[in-house]
Amino acid sequence: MEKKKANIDRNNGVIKLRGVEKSFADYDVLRGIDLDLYQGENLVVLGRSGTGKSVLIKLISGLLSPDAGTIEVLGNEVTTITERELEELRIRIGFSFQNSALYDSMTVRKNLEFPLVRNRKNITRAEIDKNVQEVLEAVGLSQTINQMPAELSGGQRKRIGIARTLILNPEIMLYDEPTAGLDPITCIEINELINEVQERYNTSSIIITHDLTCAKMTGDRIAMLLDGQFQRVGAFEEVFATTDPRVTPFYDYNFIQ
Ligand SMILES: Nc1ncnc2c1ncn2[C@@H]1O[C@H](COP(=O)(O)OP(=O)(O)OP(=O)(O)O)[C@@H](O)[C@H]1O
Repeated sequence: MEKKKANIDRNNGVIKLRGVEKSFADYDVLRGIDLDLYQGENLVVLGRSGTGKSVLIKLISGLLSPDAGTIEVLGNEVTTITERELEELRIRIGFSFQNSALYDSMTVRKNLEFPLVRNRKNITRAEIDKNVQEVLEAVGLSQTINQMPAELSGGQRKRIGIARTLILNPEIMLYDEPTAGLDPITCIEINELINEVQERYNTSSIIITHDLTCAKMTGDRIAMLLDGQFQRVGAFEEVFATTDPRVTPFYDYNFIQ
């Protein structure tokens, strides 16, 4: 289950956060975080519930503004660009959210066509069909094209959700708890898919998870949020080579129980 070495360009940062702070009322969630995501890298973000992982994703996608610091995404300073530029930037990012529900009343094909028709104004019917077939093949579910979401398993729905983001050829993928609620075998399949996406589409990804098997299988680097900062960043083994009582329970819970 070791992660295969990826083709990462460490001279090319696709996301760069510096000194980012974010508070709500009197709760300082992020207390000056620095983070780099490099081209081609899978970066796993770990942290307890409520440590600000979702806030981090919202800051990166411009849905929230930081109180301080800079957030550069694909060469754009998210804190200062216009709403229109932000919309264009978001098209270059694939969001795979836990509840990124498919449209229940639409077939798999229609679900996949939806982002294309909305975002690629002059696309032809033939191009749409080709793109749909390509992403379905990439997630290994070509046979489901005419099925309704209700007919799919949880793992298959997750795959179609990922296919729906891939159809716009994102440069960055943001996965929020990709394995939550799935059985262990399906979890492993989703982890493998995340790695296949990295390889095939040359994406750079942030993967938010509590699942250390997911972290180990998909992460080229792990960044652990502790008390509002990334205090442990590195390879899986490095991050957990500690007796820090804020860190060891994660490992023990996942691997020893
Ligand atoms: N819009 C908001 N207004 C007020 N407080 C917020 C808002 N968004 C997040 N918070 C608070 O910020 C903290 C971090 O929330 P966040 O959702 O980022 O946690 P998380 O690390 O993603 O947790 P989980 O693993 O449970 O999803 C929480 O205490 C939450 O209540």
